[in-house]
Amino acid sequence: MLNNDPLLKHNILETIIDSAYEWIVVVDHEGIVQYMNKTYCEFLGENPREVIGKHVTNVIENTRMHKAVLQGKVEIADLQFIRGNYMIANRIPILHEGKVIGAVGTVIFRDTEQWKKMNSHIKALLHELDFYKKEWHEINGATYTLNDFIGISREAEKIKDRVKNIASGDLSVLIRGESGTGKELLAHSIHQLSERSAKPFIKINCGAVPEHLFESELFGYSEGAFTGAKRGGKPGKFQLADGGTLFLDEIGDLPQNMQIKLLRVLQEKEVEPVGSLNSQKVNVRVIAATNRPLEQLIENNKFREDLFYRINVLQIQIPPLRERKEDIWPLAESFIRSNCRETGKRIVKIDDDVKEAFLQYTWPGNTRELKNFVEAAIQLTQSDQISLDAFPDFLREKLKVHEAQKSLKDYVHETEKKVISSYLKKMDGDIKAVANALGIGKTNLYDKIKKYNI
Ligand SMILES: Nc1ncnc2c1ncn2[C@@H]1O[C@H](COP(=O)(O)OP(=O)(O)OP(=O)(O)O)[C@@H](O)[C@H]1O
Repeated sequence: MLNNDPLLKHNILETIIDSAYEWIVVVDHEGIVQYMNKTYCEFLGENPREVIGKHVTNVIENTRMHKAVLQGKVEIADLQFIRGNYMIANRIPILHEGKVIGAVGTVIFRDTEQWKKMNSHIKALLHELDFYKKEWHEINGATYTLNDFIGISREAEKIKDRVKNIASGDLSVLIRGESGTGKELLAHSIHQLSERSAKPFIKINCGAVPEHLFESELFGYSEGAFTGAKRGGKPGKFQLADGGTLFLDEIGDLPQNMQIKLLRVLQEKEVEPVGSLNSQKVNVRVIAATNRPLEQLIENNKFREDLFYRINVLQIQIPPLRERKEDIWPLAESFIRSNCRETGKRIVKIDDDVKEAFLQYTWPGNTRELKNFVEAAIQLTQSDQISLDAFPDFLREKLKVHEAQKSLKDYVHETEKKVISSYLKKMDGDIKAVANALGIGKTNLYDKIKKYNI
């Protein structure tokens, strides 16, 4: 027979909760963790004593517990992605004298075969859904919007303003920039902001289509145009993009005999499918992109000047990432957030030497390379922290090699950053005092703080 000792009762209750089938968390009215059972802590790699007092969003990823408290509504069987697995979460507000004073969350997940099967079934379904979404976008749409274009540098802000200014209307746009700078992302954004957004966005990579297929890819073909042609013919990218936007990626790689044909279509606004005697009217806005020096190609007679003028009505130039270093951190942080969301990992800290190495590196592959670096580090890190050790050897080498190749400008920037940081610390963040001490204006100081991400 159990006696009435409160400590004994408490211990019994704790044993029951700790061995419960479900994982349990209790938060107060502000979303602060009051209790989390042992098995849940173990799964999250947290210490049961240390989680108490933390805000629940700092402990459990994708949690809605704090919202359950605010809304005071019971949420049952919600699918939640935690640490690479789909869990089933219930959230129940705790009421006291008619007021919500907190919430209990339970998560069902055990390493049973049954759950594994269900989990992989859901994953498979979601992958399938993803696949079809991508297919649909490839056929019919633009995936990115201007909100996806991350950047705080003056150059990035200018680009966003320019996109907003030129998106409406039908004028051709030429987007220029090194590989991986976001040309395609901007092409999508222009389409999304234009009056054509409900119509198709069709892409063709001029560098990837074999020369002999180009004409039929762009303009389609009619039945019987050649051996192996499909019955009823096939529409080309121009016809598919009718009413919408055609994105001609890597336009500098367009074969010369196609350049003249493309020019004619752009002038006459009609296409003639291969093997057909009739031309078809098309209403298409063209956005072209290239990382090649078109002016030089024109000089060398590799690119037609008249086509250049036709596509270069409006131009957007994206500077390489190394020339807008302020964008490196916001971009890296955004990639970390989205990758953690996808993989269920939780990264809470990035070492200063990683940040420094990122700022020093010259990013020849631009934002695409940065994204790949970050994803590799998240994948390989064993903890919730990214240190230089988290990078694969070849990437670490790259980062270090460039450290040794710093230019004078890099050293000047580095020194400026160090001096400003130390003055800000010494003077408790008093901008006016720091600006006076360093003999520069306040605006100038603000600019530098932003630039160096201090
Ligand atoms: N400013 C940005 N904000 C967020 N993501 C970006 C940005 N710039 C580029 N990216 C990402 O970097 C990757 C490469 O971008 P994108 O394909 O648009 O570059 P690109 O200039 O068209 O490259 P390429 O010339 O090699 O075709 C994509 O994953 C894209 O989402």
